[in-house]
Amino acid sequence: MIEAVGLTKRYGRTVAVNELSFTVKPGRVTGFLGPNGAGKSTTMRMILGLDRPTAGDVLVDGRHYRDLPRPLRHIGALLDAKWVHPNRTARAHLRWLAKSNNLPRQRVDEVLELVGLGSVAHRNAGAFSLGMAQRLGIAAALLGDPQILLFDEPVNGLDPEGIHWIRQLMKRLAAEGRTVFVSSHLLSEMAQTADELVVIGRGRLIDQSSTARFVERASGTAVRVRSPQLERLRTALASTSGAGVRAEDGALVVTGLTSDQVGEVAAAQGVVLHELSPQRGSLEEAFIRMTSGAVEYHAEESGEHLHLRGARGAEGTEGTR
Ligand SMILES: Nc1ncnc2c1ncn2[C@@H]1O[C@H](COP(=O)(O)OP(=O)(O)OP(=O)(O)O)[C@@H](O)[C@H]1O
Repeated sequence: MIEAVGLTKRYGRTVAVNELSFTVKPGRVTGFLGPNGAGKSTTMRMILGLDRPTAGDVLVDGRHYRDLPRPLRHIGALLDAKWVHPNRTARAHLRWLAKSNNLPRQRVDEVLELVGLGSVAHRNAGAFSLGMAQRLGIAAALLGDPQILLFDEPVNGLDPEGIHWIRQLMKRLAAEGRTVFVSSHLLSEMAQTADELVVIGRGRLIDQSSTARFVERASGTAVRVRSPQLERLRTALASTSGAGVRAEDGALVVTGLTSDQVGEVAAAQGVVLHELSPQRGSLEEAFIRMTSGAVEYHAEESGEHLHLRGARGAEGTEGTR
């Protein structure tokens, strides 16, 4: 379990994370979603004790990361896949990590097999492709067999096979009862992987809920209905309080009512239905709707120039890293 309470991080005048509170529970994949610069990496670094919060707190299984005796046994993380000594072999890199956390040497070969790097374990990690480096980073995260796993943009730069592999791995880890917290800007990816979402924008919490509820709340649901007595149905629906009705391709699209309610209105009027189908918005739509206004920089077409509008008022400049 990860618990953040009022977590805040300022870099000079930049507020990277702003009074963020959320909980990441075991047994499910929790997606950490937000536009570029929203503060996802900063939050993950604070969870791992790599950055000190300016205010607030974040605990891992009720403790600060720095108080965990052998941290890799509690929490494993993939933050930057290229964080390896370039002249070390994959095996040597993992052995060094294992030693620093008092982990058994044989665990190194186990995790190398687990991530599919067994046959290249003797090769220098510096020469690895991005996909191989991601796998090595995941092997390092799994080394201590931790109950909590953090992955920062794990599918970045991966081919479809690699993406599929990581997706299955995360689901398996969650099914084993582990806490899996994964950031991504690939919304469709999250829709397929995450059970729960923590959504942030400009360092602030926008929403924490199940993926399905987030989409439903953010995009709203509509019900498509077809009938040979369309006009009669339209009149009945339009007079139902809270309903919005519009015609579309010989059908009606109803908002503000569930499909059960639409069916009941039709039955009460003795109207025959040929279709009654709930329409669900995509996660992309929901995300854009929920985070609009929280996007740090908007690309805008202006004449022939594409320029960046800084939400903090600084045109075209990005915060100093
Ligand atoms: N070390 C730093 N010094 C100054 N500003 C920083 C530093 N690290 C991050 N920031 C700023 O804090 C904000 C949040 O950055 P962060 O990298 O956490 O966002 P993110 O959600 O991970 O973004 P992305 O998806 O682009 O990686 C940004 O405005 C960034 O420029």
